[in-house]
Amino acid sequence: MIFPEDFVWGAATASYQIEGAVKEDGRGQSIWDTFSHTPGNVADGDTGDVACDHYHRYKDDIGLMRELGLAAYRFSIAWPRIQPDGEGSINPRGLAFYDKLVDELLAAEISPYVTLYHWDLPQGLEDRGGWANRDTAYRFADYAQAVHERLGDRVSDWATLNEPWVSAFLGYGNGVHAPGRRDPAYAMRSAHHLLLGHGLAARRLREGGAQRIMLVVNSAPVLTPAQVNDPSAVPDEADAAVVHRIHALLTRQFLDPAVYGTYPEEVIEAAERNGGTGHIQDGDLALINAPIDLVGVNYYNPCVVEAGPGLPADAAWPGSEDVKFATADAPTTAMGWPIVPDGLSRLLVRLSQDYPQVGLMVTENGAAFDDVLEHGRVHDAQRVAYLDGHLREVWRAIEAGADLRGYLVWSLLDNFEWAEGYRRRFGIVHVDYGTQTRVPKDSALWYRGVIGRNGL
Ligand SMILES: OC[C@H]1NNC[C@@H](O)[C@@H]1O
Ligand SMILES: [Ca+2]
Repeated sequence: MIFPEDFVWGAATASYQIEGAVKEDGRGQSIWDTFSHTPGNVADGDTGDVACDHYHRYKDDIGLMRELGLAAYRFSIAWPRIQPDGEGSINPRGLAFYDKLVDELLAAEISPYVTLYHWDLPQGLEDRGGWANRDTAYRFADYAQAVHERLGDRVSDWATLNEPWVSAFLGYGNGVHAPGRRDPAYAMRSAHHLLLGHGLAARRLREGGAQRIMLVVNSAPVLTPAQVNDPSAVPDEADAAVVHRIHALLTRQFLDPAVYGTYPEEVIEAAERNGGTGHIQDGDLALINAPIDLVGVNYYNPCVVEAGPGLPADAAWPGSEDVKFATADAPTTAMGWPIVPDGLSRLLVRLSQDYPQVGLMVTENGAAFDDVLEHGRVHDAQRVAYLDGHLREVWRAIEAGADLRGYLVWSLLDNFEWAEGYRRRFGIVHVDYGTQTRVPKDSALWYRGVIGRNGL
């Protein structure tokens, strides 16, 4: 399986998960500093205080990327390094770090893919309502513009948000992520304001000459248990209804406004039952519908549902009290997520049909397994099998006509896996957090071969 000539092979990370140095060079506090330092929120009491110490080790890490032959590296910028309180004057030392990072990547002939928001909201903005406060969308646009003004001469690929669904519904819905709010109405408002921030920022970036702009979403094919292993299975009416609704809440809630300037009726209905739609102002959807070039797709596993008793009302899914989240008949990763590779091709083909105006890029795909470092090696055969299986499905989606631009593995390094802390390892490179030693796992060596052959 050989991929298209210009297919982009890379890896992805995020600022709070790898940088550490949380008080260095004027960085302000983020909601994840607050959340991780609040006992009970993160496994083993882990925080991002040190993480992979990438802030100090970025040159060596880029050397690793070059050895693996990566063409692209997706990273996120910590807003609190740029504006410690989320607004106002720019912190020059914070911006200088990313300026050097970009130059180092270009020197290594690696294309920088910048994510502007990967969850580390400045605490000062959260103190003023966070994403539930409409003003935050405008603060985000100001921040995006300031970053683009500095880096836009060297960075061509810009993602506004990473996974707004997670920010809104795990941050403000069921509270398992920062800022740990449990309020479905807040979650619905936050989703809308995140989208508004996306649209406002995308316009500023385009005005500044940005070449490629994308919105990155966590997405999945929504399937009944029977459909997981039998694509021809026909759900009954009740199951079909919840499949349709969850697909609308998980994926269309974000891509329909961004690409078409419309909300699915299921989102409006969920809002009406959770705090109302007063936050949706006339003209908002037109602002959100800023022209974008790509949709970034983060895929890990299908979303398996059937009609039945749903989650408690304060869960992450307002408007889905009658939806039972089911298990799939499939092996699982260390996260307990089902391994269903063809879910990726089913998703990519569906998205290419629903949103033909934009290109697609797999901006995250990967797996956590309980790796063992022995004799200086990590024989992570399960991760190789996971990646191989999913890359075959990316190839099939391309064959089926999807406009797939590239694949970025999650993640380059083992890192801070949010509420799971450091106990879950997604890296193709092992990190010993005690010594900060990096060891490429077998999956990294395998991935280097895939890149070299441009295929499997
Ligand atoms: O859970 C694995 C990844 N999922 N997408 C967002 C990333 O920050 C996570 O580490
Ligand atoms: Ca999303």
